[in-house]
Amino acid sequence: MVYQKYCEAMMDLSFAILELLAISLGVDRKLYRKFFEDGFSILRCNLYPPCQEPGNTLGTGPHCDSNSITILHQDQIYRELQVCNGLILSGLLLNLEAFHFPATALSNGKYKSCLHRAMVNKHEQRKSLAFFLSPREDKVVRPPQELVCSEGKRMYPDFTWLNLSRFVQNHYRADDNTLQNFTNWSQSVNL
Ligand SMILES: O=C(O)CCC(=O)C(=O)O
Ligand SMILES: [Fe+2]
Repeated sequence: MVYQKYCEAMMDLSFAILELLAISLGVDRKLYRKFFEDGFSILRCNLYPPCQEPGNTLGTGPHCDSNSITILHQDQIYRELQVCNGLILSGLLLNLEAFHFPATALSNGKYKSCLHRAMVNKHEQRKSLAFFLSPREDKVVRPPQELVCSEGKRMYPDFTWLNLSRFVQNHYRADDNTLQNFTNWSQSVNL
């Protein structure tokens, strides 16, 4: 019950963020919201135990999330998350890295996925709760025409979330080059 309520609240927050992103890009404000409405989301709890030699390891290595919006709820230990370019609001990280890959493509490259990693510390365990919003697997990711016109060209070809997530799982750890590598790979295998 608590789980369900939490997910509903995260969905509502995601949709509000999607509307703001649409407004910022000058496209129909409901456009992205509609795109994700029948999608699925994942809630993951990360646990980082204390580590005797924190300088020799990482809690989570540098990566970009491969879904669309991540809302990260952290416990009181904030300093371990290192983000290149995200927005932190008192313990909630809106990882607009987070306007991740499908979203990078949906915005025709205007919003970029950001790299982040989690460190560990010697004394305390740390927990975080990550909510990942993703589109339905077979939805075709394609930017609205007005963004293509304003950029003058398509940055990425059409793809489905299923193909992108398979690529990330099987071929390549997600980082800021993933979408370009996925594009090259999908063209080489004629997806
Ligand atoms: O625990 C954190 O601070 C980061 C977790 C994270 O990046 C992830 O779950 O993708
Ligand atoms: Fe992440």
